[in-house]
Amino acid sequence: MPAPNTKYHVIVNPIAGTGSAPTSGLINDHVCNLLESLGIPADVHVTESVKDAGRIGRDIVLERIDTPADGVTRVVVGGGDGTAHEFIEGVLEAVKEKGVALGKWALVTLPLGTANALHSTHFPPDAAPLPIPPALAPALGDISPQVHQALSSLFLALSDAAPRPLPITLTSLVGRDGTVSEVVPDHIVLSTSLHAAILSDSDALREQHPGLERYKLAAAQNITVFFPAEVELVPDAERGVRQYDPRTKAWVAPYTQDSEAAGSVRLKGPFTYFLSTTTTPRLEPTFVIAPTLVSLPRDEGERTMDIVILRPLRDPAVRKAIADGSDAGVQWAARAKEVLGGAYQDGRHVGFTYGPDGGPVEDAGPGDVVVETFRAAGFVWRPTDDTHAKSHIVCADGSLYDIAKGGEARAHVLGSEKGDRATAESGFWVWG
Ligand SMILES: Nc1ncnc2c1ncn2[C@@H]1O[C@H](COP(=O)(O)OP(=O)(O)OP(=O)(O)O)[C@@H](O)[C@H]1O
Repeated sequence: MPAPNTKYHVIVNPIAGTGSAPTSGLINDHVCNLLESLGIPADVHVTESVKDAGRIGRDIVLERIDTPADGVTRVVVGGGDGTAHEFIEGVLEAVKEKGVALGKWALVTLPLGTANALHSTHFPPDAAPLPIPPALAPALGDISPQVHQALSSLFLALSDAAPRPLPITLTSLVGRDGTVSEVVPDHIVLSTSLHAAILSDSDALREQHPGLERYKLAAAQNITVFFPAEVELVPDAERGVRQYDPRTKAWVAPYTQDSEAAGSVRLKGPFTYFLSTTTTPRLEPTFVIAPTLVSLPRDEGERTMDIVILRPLRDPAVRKAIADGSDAGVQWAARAKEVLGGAYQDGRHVGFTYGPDGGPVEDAGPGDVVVETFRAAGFVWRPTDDTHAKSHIVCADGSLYDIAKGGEARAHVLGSEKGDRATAESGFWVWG
């Protein structure tokens, strides 16, 4: 049990998800009640507007100059992934602004949002419920399975389980002249190409198509698009850049790169899919895009990301379509559906290899690998055609950003660069 004087900050986004937080009783009847019964003080902060979780994060940094006894700032994030994202962004901005040390932040997820990707990664809705710690049972009373699932991260925190690292990726948007216009943090997913373009187009379609069909429409608009760019994968200081080998189901030295310099791996475009993540193998409960995060766990303290890439010109059927003068985008669309369909089969796509003569893909056959899956400390995404607007879009945890013409996006896991001044004891952790 944490020491009784260990304060918790409880952030509540009242409009997240269905907007039911204020009336559901989850905060007052369960979270606050539980903390109070254990003699743990809580500061409840309710967000009042868009981005207000960032303001709360900043305020906590300022207040924290009075550091908690064990150096850990504990925060219950009551909201969805957007609330957690804004909060982390606010903390990092304040730390930079004030020139103070980041320190150690340990988060409890309280899934009041819509997708709640972070919470459901750790507590999938269909998984067996965590046993309720005996010391908490009297204060909890009878709770429904939904409340039980929602409180699971808090149960771990209050039973003194060790939180797991929550690696943050920082993306610098760099202009043609090398100046950085913005540094964007994310804790779930960072993408360009198809994933970013779908989110961008579906935002534009929201008014006409408020329902989920707008994602399908946006996918159809982008599945044939080739995104002109070049990529550099940045090596981890100890481990370099590694690539997944479907035949041995292990990380090996990169084997599909166009060139390599000082450990950096270069890939020429065009690309159709490019997505990195440090925390979640799945974007939806059944869409497992980065299964290696789970099947090949990182070492303790390792600051790397898994990157999933599709490059259409690696497909023999696409090369043939180009040689024949037929529509390569249409040819690719069929392949993309086949490959991404594998993600719905528990992440099978990372094992696909091209079949003979451009036919259907095979599982770990003798042909070339279809999906290029890497583990690296970061990457540089450099669009190579200024007139191709969609290749300039970057999506960080669902928020969209534009790379300036002639510019690039440089992403790295916080703590992997010396300039981060991170120590093994600084950064974000989460109970899950
Ligand atoms: N009081 C408020 N009024 C209006 N908007 C708010 C308020 N508080 C927070 N917000 C905004 O609510 C938005 C949604 O929050 P969040 O992303 O956590 O929920 P969600 O979209 O339902 O869940 P998820 O991201 O998990 O799908 C955020 O963009 C945030 O800026």
